[in-house]
Amino acid sequence: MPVDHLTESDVLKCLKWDQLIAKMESALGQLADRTAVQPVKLVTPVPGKDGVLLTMPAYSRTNNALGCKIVTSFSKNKEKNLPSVIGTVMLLDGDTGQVKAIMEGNTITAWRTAAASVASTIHLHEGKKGTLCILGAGVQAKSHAQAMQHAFNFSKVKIWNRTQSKAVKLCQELNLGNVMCVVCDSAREAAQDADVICTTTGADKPILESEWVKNGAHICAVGANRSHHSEISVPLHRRAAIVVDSMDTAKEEFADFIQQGIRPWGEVGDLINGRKSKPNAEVTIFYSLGMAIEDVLSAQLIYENYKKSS
Ligand SMILES: NC(=O)c1ccc[n+]([C@@H]2O[C@H](COP(=O)([O-])OP(=O)(O)OC[C@H]3O[C@@H](n4cnc5c(N)ncnc54)[C@H](O)[C@@H]3O)[C@@H](O)[C@H]2O)c1
Ligand SMILES: O=C(O)[C@@H]1CCCCN1
Repeated sequence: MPVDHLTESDVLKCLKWDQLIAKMESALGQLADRTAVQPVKLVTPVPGKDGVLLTMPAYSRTNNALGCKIVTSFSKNKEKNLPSVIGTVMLLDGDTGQVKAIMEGNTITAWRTAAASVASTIHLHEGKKGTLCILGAGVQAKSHAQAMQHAFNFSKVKIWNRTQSKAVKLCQELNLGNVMCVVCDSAREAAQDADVICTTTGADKPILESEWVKNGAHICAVGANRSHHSEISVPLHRRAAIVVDSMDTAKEEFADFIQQGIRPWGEVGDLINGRKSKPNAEVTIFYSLGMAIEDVLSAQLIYENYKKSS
């Protein structure tokens, strides 16, 4: 069986936000109804390099989609002008296990994570989508701003980043037209009054405090610093209903918080599947731990679009 190799540009041509957001809703729903087969990701630390290798396999019974992402996260890569998260996705034949395609995975990771955050926002955030806050100005910050604007068309986007010049550059790149894009001097200024907040940094200490977040806000917590998630303060965790992509993964990757008595409310897929209704809380947090089934269903979608166009 010939193996197709899809470059970044091939992948980009085959991605459309509406299709991908619907696919991520399906992926999260399949996790919740346990039709997706997804072992918790295997974490291989790379000692002394501040790096980690993640192996992420999954199978969708619903879509007969089988695959695996291999992704690394090396926090010092920026010094070498390289992305900090580098991935490759392998799509396999669900009937035979043969390799169908190998795809550039950085773009898939950027897009599918943002699409999953949008899916969480559809199901967890009611009311007006006036102001979007993005904390961070890297790859995930950009894809989140793009996906959120595509889905909800916020009237104002506020961005804060540790290095302000990168936030300025991101505002320019987003090219939001009539929408106001404001670069903020502090995370506090960016978060105050925001309806939806996306935390997309590699911070190893909290960058978002409870007092800055208004009632009714929804937070998409995306940044994962190797083995732990630390962008959000403990009081904010305690105030919010924490909704995860996978409880099985949360037991491993959210363990530090669970030990402190902070328990996830449940999986966003149960809302998508209509098995539960929205939690009653001042603030909701979607904790995006990052799911292999998201990568595999994205890869299948991309491959179908690729085959149609070639
Ligand atoms: N949940 C998921 O599925 C998922 C998927 C991909 C990446 N991630 C995580 O999202 C985060 C961002 O990934 P990316 O690809 O956009 O990386 P990136 O390197 O492109 O961007 C990182 C951003 O974090 C900021 N930052 C780094 N350290 C910081 C600190 N100590 N305090 C404040 N800001 C800091 C940088 O200024 C930059 O804006 C990482 O933690 C990554 O592991 C999560
Ligand atoms: O789900 C993912 O793809 C990411 C990769 C980087 C670290 C966090 N999880």
